[in-house]
Amino acid sequence: MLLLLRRSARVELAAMESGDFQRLLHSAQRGTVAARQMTRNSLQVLHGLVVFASAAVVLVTLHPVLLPLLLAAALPKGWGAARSARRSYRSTQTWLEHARRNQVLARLLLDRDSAPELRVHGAAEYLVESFDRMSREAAGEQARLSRAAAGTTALAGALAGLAAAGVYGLLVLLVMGSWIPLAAAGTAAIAVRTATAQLDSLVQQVNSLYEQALFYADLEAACRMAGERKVPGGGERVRAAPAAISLSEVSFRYAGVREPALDRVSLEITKGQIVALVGPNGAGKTTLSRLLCGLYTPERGSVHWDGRDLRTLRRADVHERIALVSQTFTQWPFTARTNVAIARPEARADGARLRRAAADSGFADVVERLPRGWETLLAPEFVGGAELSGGQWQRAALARAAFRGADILVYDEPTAALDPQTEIEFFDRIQELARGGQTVVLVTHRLASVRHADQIFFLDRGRLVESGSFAELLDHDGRFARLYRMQAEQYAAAPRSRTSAPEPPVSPVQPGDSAPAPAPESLREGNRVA
Ligand SMILES: Nc1ncnc2c1ncn2[C@@H]1O[C@H](COP(=O)(O)OP(=O)(O)OP(=O)(O)O)[C@@H](O)[C@H]1O
Repeated sequence: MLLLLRRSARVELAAMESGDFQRLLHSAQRGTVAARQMTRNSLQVLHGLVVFASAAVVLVTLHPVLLPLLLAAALPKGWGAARSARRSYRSTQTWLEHARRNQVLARLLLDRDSAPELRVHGAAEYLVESFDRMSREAAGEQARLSRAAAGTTALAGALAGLAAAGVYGLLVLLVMGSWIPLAAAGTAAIAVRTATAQLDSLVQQVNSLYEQALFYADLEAACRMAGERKVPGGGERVRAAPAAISLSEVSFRYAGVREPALDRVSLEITKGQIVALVGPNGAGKTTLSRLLCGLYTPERGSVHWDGRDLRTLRRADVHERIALVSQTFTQWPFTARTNVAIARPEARADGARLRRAAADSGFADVVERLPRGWETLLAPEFVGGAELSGGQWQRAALARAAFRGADILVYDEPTAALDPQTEIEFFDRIQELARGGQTVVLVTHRLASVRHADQIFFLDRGRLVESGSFAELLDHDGRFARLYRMQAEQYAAAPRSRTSAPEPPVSPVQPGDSAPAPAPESLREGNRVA
């Protein structure tokens, strides 16, 4: 298990995200249990074999012809057991996805995160019914397997019975033909009985052992595949922060998806810049940010750090230079301290670095209010665990990136849950970081917040469609400018009374304006409209 966990943690992200690998990992986890059971079963099989072999020796001593007959008696049961084991394994493999889905349904019903929506939307009944239907389908498959196993066992038993009758018949013939004395025949009969009685449990043990071996083979396959798809360990060393990161005609496609997530994108980012990636949902912003970090490898084109292809660089060195706040950042079920310090596990987590990271991200205020401060467990699913709000969790994620203190900071929607003041402080802070030489890559939908970016890249359907500074893009009056105006108007427009006459239209932001349009008089005078 340890090997599987270690290797899985090192596989390329694209492999980790693939359904096939996830499926194999699931099956491999059964393999880890099987590996433990195999040791116990092997001992029992060994014991059974010793008893069986002793009986066989007795029979060979009495008359050599008795041995093949005994083996003939053993064969049908062995065949039946192997057949049932194979059938059961195949069924488990076929039904694996079904079982995984059912586990997901059960988890959703028991999970605290999905609990509010389940209740308000009344979705629980739908999930329970789906779970029940799928459980019944699985039970049906179990019944089918049991019936098939019973048929195989009956057939194997009948064949074994015939073979045993043959052995006893032969014994009678041997006695009648005076090839062996009656006493020896009696001994042979006892030996045959002992051997066939042992055979039943031996067959059961071998059956389990065989099935366990098949799951164990999956464990080995998963470890092997994880080894094959692991992030390469070697490569050129990266000893300093890159002065320039460039993408040259980069295309990238997720496994099993026809449309490319990125299509021939070329751009350059220089050290100490704030770069914003903007564009509609699914445009490829997150994908692009991950390619910059070496988390994905381009299908075509290349990513260069200071002119060196990222593929040729030592990946651990590349990642060493990066701090990442993902859109779906992890809420680690650990203490507040570990939640921050996990970004750099080798660093001391009790000094100025921790306090600075917390202060820079607004997480210090959160920690102050926690019942046990930094030692509070942030996992309400455990006894004594505390829960944070969405924005407080986001501050924790920002504190992690600050604690890591890397040269390149990648923030994917970092302020979506922050209150306005914390958001403003965050954007002030990233300007400071850029002035200090850190490169900031910001993925965001808040177009007003990218006004201080040195470069803005506007993506749509995987293509880079516009780029420039904030002022340049407004001057250009293209997609970015239109979307920016739309957002700005949301702030500028006064809420309309349902009864009063319609408000006059709000004057749009002129190209080159760097602030949202001013609020109309009605708002500025505090007239909030009844
Ligand atoms: N792991 C994945 N496997 C398959 N397809 C993916 C995966 N991640 C993203 N995609 C697809 O790639 C495209 C680009 O996704 P990406 O997350 O880069 O967009 P985005 O611009 O960051 O979107 P958003 O603004 O909604 O966060 C989308 O069509 C998405 O469905």
